[in-house]
Amino acid sequence: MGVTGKLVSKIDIKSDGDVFHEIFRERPHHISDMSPTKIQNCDLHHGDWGKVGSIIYWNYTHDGKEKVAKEIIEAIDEENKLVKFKVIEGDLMELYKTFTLVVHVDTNGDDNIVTWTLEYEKLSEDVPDPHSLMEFCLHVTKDIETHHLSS
Ligand SMILES: CC[C@@H](C)C[C@@H](CC)C(C)C
Repeated sequence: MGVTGKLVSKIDIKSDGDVFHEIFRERPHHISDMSPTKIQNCDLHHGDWGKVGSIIYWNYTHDGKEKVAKEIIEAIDEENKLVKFKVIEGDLMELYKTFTLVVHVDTNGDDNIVTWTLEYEKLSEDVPDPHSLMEFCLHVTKDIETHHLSS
């Protein structure tokens, strides 16, 4: 069935890769300062920031509409600069049965490659693949980079 899918996109950032990873691991609530038109808020609903099993709640604006996403931090790999978010509630759950986002940073010298992996199972075959959400993640990535290059 064509209902499961996976999108992978890589993007180069000039700002510090360790800092970028640490933001998504420890302080996603700071992203609203860096990308205010896309991310309005990120609250901690359960557990502690930066811990697997903690639950965070995003208010974000995508495709011109205000949306929410409740996510559980499913995996953290500090060594490999990886964080995995599993969406458990919110607008995405109206279209997808399951939805996870993995943000991974590869640092090679001055190069920092951010890889976004979106894995999902659609609720029906006519649900589109989340290309515009992938664009959203890439734009948030660039906003975070810009914030660090200008500060
Ligand atoms: C579910 C869409 C947004 C809220 C995902 C966030 C990363 C998990 C956003 C900061 C790209």
